Amino acid sequence: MANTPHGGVLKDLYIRDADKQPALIAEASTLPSLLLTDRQLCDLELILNGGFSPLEGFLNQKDYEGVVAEMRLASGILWPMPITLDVNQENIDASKIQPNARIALLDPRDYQPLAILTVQDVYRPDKSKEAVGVYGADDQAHPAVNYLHNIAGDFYVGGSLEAIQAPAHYDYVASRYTPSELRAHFKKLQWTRVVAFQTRNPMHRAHRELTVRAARARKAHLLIQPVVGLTKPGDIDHYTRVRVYKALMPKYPNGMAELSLLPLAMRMGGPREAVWHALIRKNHGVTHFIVGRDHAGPGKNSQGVDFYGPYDAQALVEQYKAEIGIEIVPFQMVAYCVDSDEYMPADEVPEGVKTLNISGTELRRRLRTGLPIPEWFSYPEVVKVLRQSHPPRAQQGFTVFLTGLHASGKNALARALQVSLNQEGSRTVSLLMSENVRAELSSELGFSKRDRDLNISRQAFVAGELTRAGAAAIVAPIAPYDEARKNARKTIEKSGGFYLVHVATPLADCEKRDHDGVYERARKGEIKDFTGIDDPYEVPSDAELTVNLSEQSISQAVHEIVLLLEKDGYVGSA
Ligand SMILES: Nc1ncnc2c1ncn2[C@@H]1O[C@H](COP(=O)(O)OS(=O)(=O)O)[C@@H](OP(=O)(O)O)[C@H]1O
Repeated sequence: MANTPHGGVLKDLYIRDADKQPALIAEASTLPSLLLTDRQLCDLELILNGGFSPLEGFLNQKDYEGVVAEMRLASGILWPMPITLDVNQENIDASKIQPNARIALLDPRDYQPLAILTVQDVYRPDKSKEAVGVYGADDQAHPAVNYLHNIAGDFYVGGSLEAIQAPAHYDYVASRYTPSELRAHFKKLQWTRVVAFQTRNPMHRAHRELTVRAARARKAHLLIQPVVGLTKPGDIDHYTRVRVYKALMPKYPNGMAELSLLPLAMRMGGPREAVWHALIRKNHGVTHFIVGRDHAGPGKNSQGVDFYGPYDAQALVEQYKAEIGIEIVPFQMVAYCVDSDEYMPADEVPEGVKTLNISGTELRRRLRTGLPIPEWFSYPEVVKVLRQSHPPRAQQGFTVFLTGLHASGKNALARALQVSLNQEGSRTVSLLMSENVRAELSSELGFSKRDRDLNISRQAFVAGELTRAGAAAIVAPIAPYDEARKNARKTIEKSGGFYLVHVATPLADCEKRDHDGVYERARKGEIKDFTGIDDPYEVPSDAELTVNLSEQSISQAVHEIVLLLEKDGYVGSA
C-alpha cells in the first residue's frame, strides 16, 4: 500500500477538475491572465498534480503567516515552505487582481492556460521576516533570500486553483510521474515499501552504495527521485544529470530501483526543505525518505559560515516525524576503503583504514583537464556522460576579441590568427570582420554611440553562440567604448573563453599605415565622429593582452595570443 498523502487525501486537481476542463478552457480565454515565472510554473505543477497536498492553491495571508512563523497552515497542518504567487503592482493593475477575481494562469513558454485562480486576497509580505522565519537569516548570500528580495514581486496573491492542463514537457517525458501515476506504478510493481532518494547532483558509486544500504536496512525498493525543476545556481544542468541517472540505473539489481523526475523548484532551505521534501515524497506514495548530511544546504552565508549545521535537517525531520508520516532514513556519507575495495558508512570505517574521496571541485577539475576519473569513484558509463557535457578545454569554444583603432593592424592580425588556429583542426574558426559585419549584421547602423554599442552587442551575441557551439570566434571591431566591451565579455563568458586583445598601435602610426586615406578625410571633416579623431577610443584596462603592431610583427602577436590560449588549455593537449 502506498503511503497516505499529507492531510489524508491526494489533491490531484487534474483528476478532480477533469469534467470541467472544456468549460474552464472556454472561460480562461475570457479572463484576465497572468504569465507565470519559471519558479511559479514549477510550484503550480506540483500543486495541480497533488505533489503539494494538502495545498489546493497559492497560500493566502493567514496560511502564509502560519507557515512562516510556525510551519503550519491555518488548519494546523504541518507545512514548512511558503508556496506563494508573487506579483508586482503592474501585474495587479494589468490583470485586475482583487478578491474574488478569476485569473487565467499561463505557461510563460507557450502562453497555454494551465489553471484558473480564484483570488482570495492580495497582501504585501514582510520579506525580511519571511527570510528569517523560513531560511534562518535575512542574508542575500542565501539563494532563496536573494530571490525573495531581488526577483520576487512585492505582493502575494492567495487563492484556490482549478486545473486546466499540465505544463508541457519535451524532455525525458517518460521518466516524469505525477503522484497519482507513481502510486499506480508502485501498485503495478507490487511495491509497498519504497525508500526515496532526493538529489540535485550527478550520482556516482557512493550514492549507489548508500541507496542500496538504505533499501537493505528497510527491506524496501528504491525510488531515485532527482529534482529537474530549479536547483542551486551553478549546479550541473538537469539534461546531463538525467543522462547520468539513466546510465546509473542498470547498476542496481533488476527490479530494485526506479527513476522518477521531480519538477520541483528547490529553495535550498536546509532543515525546512528536508521536511518539505519528505512531505512531497509521501504525497508520491513513498514510505521512506533518505535525509543525509547537509540536506538541501545553500552553502555559506555572507560571513563565510555555513547557513545550517550538517545535521540540522536530520534533527528537524526527527522532531516532526510523527506528523510527517514517512519514515526518515538518516544516512552517513559512505567512504571508499582502498584495501578492501568497498564502500562503508563513514562512521563504521575501522580506525587506521585508508579511505579515498574525490570532491566536487576535484571532479570538475578532472573533467576540465581531461585527467582520469578512477573506477572506484564512478562508473565508466557515468563518466562518459559527464565528459560529453564537460569536454576538456581543448574541445571548448572561445572568442578572441580584438579591439583597436582603424588601421591598427587588427584586421591583418585577425586573419593571421584564423590561419594559425586553422592548423589545429580541432574546431571551426569563425572570423567576424567589421566590413562583413557592417554589410550583413549591422547594415543599417552608423557610428553614433548607440549604433556602435548595438553593433558590438550583436557581434557578442553571435560570437557567444559560436563559442557555445565549441567554435573559435575572432571578432575585430574598433569597439571604442569600455562598457560595450565589458557587456560583450559578460555575454560571451557565459558560453566559454573570452580574450580581449588590445591592438594598441599608436594613432600616428595608424594614420601612416592607412592606405585608404580615411584618417585624412576624417581630419578634413569629411567623415564625422571618426574614432581617434573626433570620437574617443577608451583604452581598455581589462585586456588579457596588449599588442603594438608598430613594435611587433603580426606573427609575434599571433604567437602571444596562442600562448595565452595554450596556458588555459584551449589549444594543444595537456
Ligand atoms: N565614424 C567612424 N568611426 C570609426 N570608423 C568608421 C567611421 N566611419 C566609417 N568607419 C569605418 O568603419 C570601420 C569600423 O567599423 P566598426 O564596426 O569596427 O566600428 S565600431 O566598433 O562600431 O565602432 C572602420 O574600418 P576598419 O577599421 O577597416 O574595420 C572604419 O574605416
